Amino acid sequence: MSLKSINPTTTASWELLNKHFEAVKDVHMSQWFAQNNDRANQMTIKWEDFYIDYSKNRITEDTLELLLKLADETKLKEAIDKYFGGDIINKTENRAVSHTALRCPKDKKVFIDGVNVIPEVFEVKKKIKDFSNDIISGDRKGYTNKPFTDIVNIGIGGSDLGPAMVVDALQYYKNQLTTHFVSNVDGDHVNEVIKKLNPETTLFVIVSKTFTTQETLSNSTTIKDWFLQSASEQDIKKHFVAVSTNIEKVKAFGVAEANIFPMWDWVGGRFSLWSAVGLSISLSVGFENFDQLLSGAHKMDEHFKNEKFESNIPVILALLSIWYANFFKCESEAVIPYSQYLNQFATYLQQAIMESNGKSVDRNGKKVNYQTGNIVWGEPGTNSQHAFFQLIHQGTKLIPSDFIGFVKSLYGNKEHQDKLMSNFIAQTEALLNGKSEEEVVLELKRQDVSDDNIKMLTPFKVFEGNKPTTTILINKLTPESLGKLIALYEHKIFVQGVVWNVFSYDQFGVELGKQLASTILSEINNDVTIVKHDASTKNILEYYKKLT
Ligand SMILES: O=P(O)(O)OC[C@H]1O[C@](O)(CO)[C@@H](O)[C@@H]1O
Repeated sequence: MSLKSINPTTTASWELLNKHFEAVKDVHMSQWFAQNNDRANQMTIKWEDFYIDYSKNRITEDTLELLLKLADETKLKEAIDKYFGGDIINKTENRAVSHTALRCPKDKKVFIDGVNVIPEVFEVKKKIKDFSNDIISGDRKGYTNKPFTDIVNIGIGGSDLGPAMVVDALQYYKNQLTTHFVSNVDGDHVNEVIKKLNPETTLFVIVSKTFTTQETLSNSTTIKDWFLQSASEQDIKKHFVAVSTNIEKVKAFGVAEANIFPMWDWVGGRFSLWSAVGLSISLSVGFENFDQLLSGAHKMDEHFKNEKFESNIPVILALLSIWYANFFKCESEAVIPYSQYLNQFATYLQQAIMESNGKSVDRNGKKVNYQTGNIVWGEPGTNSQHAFFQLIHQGTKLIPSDFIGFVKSLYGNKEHQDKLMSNFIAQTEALLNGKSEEEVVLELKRQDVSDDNIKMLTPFKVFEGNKPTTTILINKLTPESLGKLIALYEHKIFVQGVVWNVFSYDQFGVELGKQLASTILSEINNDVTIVKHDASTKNILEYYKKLT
């Protein structure tokens, strides 16, 4: 595999960043605001309905300049052109990475292996549209001739997390259909869902790019067996559809060929919600809203592809993340959406980010000698303020946090929205400025606290501040703005992978556990005698077998 790729730590900018880090690492951000009253404006990007203020980060203009130099030295522009150009950038799987083609307008051309794929993308989109309309309108009915009431998406990983997050996020826009998600092979999970279903009015969407995933095949079989307790084999074609690249295996399962929505190997699972993997989204909110989601993502694609790096949102966010991961040595970063609609957003990002950049071998096959990947986590505000903000404010960890908020609520309750957003704004202010010893003493004195208690309490009530945040403020949560937001993070992941010189689009790390599980399952089923395990695994396996 002849690859010419660059170890970031060998670049001039990396060396300069190391020196620069020593000079700025202990400076309190508030000093930079005091020295430059235009800092906030200079470090804010206004793009369409997005307002991105990254001034509350531990950076100066020099930091930014060096990070942008790093982007240039690691050939980011060339990489972006290959990404959008349909080049085989997923080298280890010999595939293009072209989920962006799924949201292109019809008149665009994207060539993969010499073929313009846009026509077939639009063929599948039409199939999604027609099918969604038939189900939502009640024109397409179940085996007892009743309209459908429930949709069940059966899938896991990228065949679940994206659709589940978007369906939840866009529930304001949903129609009369109720959408359920079955993912884990945990039998109690699928049974809890089945309990809610009427086989006569439920549509099952089996989503599996490979159609070999144990969880999805197990759940689909369990659900099909349950369905056939009330219906007959020929009714399957009314109630089961599938999304996959593996047409033969889908047909073997019993899904009618006309009910198969194809997808492509140049769409990675964790980036596939824009394909027919997003069928449950289209069923839940209607095809028009699904198409708006794609259109928003396309707008972010164009921004990312064409905007100069110093005002390019995914580039700036990615470079900030590298600054914290590789120079401040931050162990994780948080994503805090101030909207309950986005309560699955961090969970969705965990696969997108950690399955992409959780790699320790570079694109030359050499072990890396620097940090890669981000541990990302988070929950909506204001709940997170009552959960883990103590640690972010006064703990020993430095946790760069993205605060995502919306100016307008969807139901228009201004009183609630003002309270929500006052917290959104106040938290980043508190994390920046903290509370000094003087301020604490003054406050305690005002509360008539005794001098002894003031002396005792003060150390516990001081907030250092200097905790970095990026504010992402969006006018309103709509299918389009959600599409922009998701694409923003997809491209952030891409930029990080390029700078870290890793392959972001394979996921070999998920295979070993699956292989060992299949061996242990055979041992549990006594198909084979227990093979050699370490003592711990052997004990656990024998203990389990004894009790089942
Ligand atoms: O869609 P499939 O092929 O069932 O795969 C499900 C998921 O399993 C993985 O291959 C491993 O987690 C993901 O990349 C993928 O999204």
